[in-house]
Amino acid sequence: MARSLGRVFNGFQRLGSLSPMKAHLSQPSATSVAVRSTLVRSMGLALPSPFFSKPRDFSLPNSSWSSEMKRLYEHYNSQCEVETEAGEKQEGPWRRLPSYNRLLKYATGGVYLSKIIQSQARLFTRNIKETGAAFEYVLFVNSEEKKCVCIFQAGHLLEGPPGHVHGGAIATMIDTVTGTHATILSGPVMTANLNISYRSPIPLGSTVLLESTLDRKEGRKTFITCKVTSTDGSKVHTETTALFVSINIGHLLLGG
Ligand SMILES: CCCCCCCCCCCCCCCC(=O)SCCNC(=O)CCNC(=O)[C@H](O)C(C)(C)COP(=O)(O)OP(=O)(O)OC[C@H]1O[C@@H](n2cnc3c(N)ncnc32)[C@H](O)[C@@H]1OP(=O)(O)O
Repeated sequence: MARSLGRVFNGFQRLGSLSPMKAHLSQPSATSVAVRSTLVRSMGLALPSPFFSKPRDFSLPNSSWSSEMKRLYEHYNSQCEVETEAGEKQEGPWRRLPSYNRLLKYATGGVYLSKIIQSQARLFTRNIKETGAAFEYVLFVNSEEKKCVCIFQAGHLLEGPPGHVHGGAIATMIDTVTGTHATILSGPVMTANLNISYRSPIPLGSTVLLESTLDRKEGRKTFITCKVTSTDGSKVHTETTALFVSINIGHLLLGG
């Protein structure tokens, strides 16, 4: 159990720093297969091993994505790796975050822990098999600017007011994006407060942008703001302030 907890904690920590991850991987003495798989999966790379089935990365384009969703994906994805004047490839300002439906099993490598806690648990936003029906989204993070953007396409199962997206589904996405961003900035956190102003409805099927920005950190508290807009930025759908409180991961295991 203690080892599993360690893996989870490592997974959270490594989200925040890609370069140390790579250094870690290149050291031959660098620990067990399980830890290596944690690192590799956190980085979104394939692990050539017969012992792991390859999990689906939900953040990759699929046939349900609109042309606007694909265009924005390409826009940010093309800035994940840039070419220097000498023609060498290097990390760009943005990084795509892979996304799996079993957080403990795939993102942290905590295979055993995920069985102990809830073998049937699935990430809320990634548990509908039909592509395009509900939450289609991809997140990119910019560590330098302490920003995170999410391109979100809302499917027909997310209806609230006729023809428009349910406010709870919008809140879910805001919590997901700001919560992921806060985790990258501060390690394990829980949402303490979400304050959402709904300014204009989001049509079902449309693609919108969520932009999450670090406001400030105070001790265990991470304050984040988030705006949901149309993809050209001309229409504001929601404005949010969010507070995340850092927790010891044992807080979750002991039932809060
Ligand atoms: C490799 C891994 C990848 C992971 C990458 C992520 C990918 C995965 C994607 C999924 C992402 C989904 C993200 C969802 C995130 C949730 O949805 S979390 C679920 C919803 N939230 C909850 O259930 C939280 C329930 N509440 C609690 O458990 C506890 O109240 C809390 C929030 C942990 C705080 O409790 P506590 O640790 O005892 O802290 P406490 O001493 O009370 O307060 C600490 C400070 O915060 C302040 N505070 C606490 N609560 C509040 C409040 N509500 N309002 C204002 N101030 C507050 C206190 O006043 C205090 O301030 P200071 O005195 O220090 O100035």
